[in-house]
Amino acid sequence: MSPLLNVTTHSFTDCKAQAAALAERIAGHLREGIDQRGSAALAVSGGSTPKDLFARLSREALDWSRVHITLVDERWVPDTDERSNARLVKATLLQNAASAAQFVPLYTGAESPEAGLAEANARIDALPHPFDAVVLGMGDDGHTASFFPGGDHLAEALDLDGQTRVLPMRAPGAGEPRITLSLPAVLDTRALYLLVTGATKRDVLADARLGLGAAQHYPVRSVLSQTRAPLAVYWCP
Ligand SMILES: O=C(O)[C@H](O)[C@@H](O)[C@H](O)[C@H](O)COP(=O)(O)O
Repeated sequence: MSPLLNVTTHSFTDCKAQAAALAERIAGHLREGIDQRGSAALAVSGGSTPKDLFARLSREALDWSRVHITLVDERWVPDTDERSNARLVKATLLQNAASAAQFVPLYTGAESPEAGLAEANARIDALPHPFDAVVLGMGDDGHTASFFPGGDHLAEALDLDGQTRVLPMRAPGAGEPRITLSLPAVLDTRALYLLVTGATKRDVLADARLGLGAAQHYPVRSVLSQTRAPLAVYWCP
């Protein structure tokens, strides 16, 4: 299959409608996971984009007590920190019906992501695999998950044959040290979504797909060009 045929794009004129549509899709995947194996697993990105999605998803009717929710990546800060993705998930997704879900954080409280790595890997290894759904975001620099341009473990994280599901990441544009699922871990899912908003990200994504100039090095290209998991892009202005 040609890599870009592996990507479908769903464009919305209204971001609330985008959030509602994707929440419905994800809820469907979680119900299927519960039906098929008794439990479901969802990995989500942090950042600011998924707030509306999380609010909608938290109200979906399903047996949330059978759902494990983890993060695609995390900033190495405690969940009391405003930069914490766990904090965002707790405040916006683990609410309403979804408050019964089991949250599996990547941050362990260790000194550094390197020191917490073994425990974070064990937590992710213990989840049901494949994930029922993974929701990625994207930065204006073409990063997704914590696959940052210039990241110290970028090549290892993007290695499709890599065996480690979780890796530390430090990069000039990342702010604090990070921990991230690897590309093979992200792609080990029954459904893969990339949630993007705004004209700038639309243009970054278009450049990444074409791979022209600097965009050739955008890490998000690794998700656009793979054939392991079909990718659905959800965009709104
Ligand atoms: O912790 C993080 O930073 C993320 O998980 C990251 O990959 C995010 O999805 C993008 O940076 C987009 O962030 P925004 O939604 O804030 O633009």
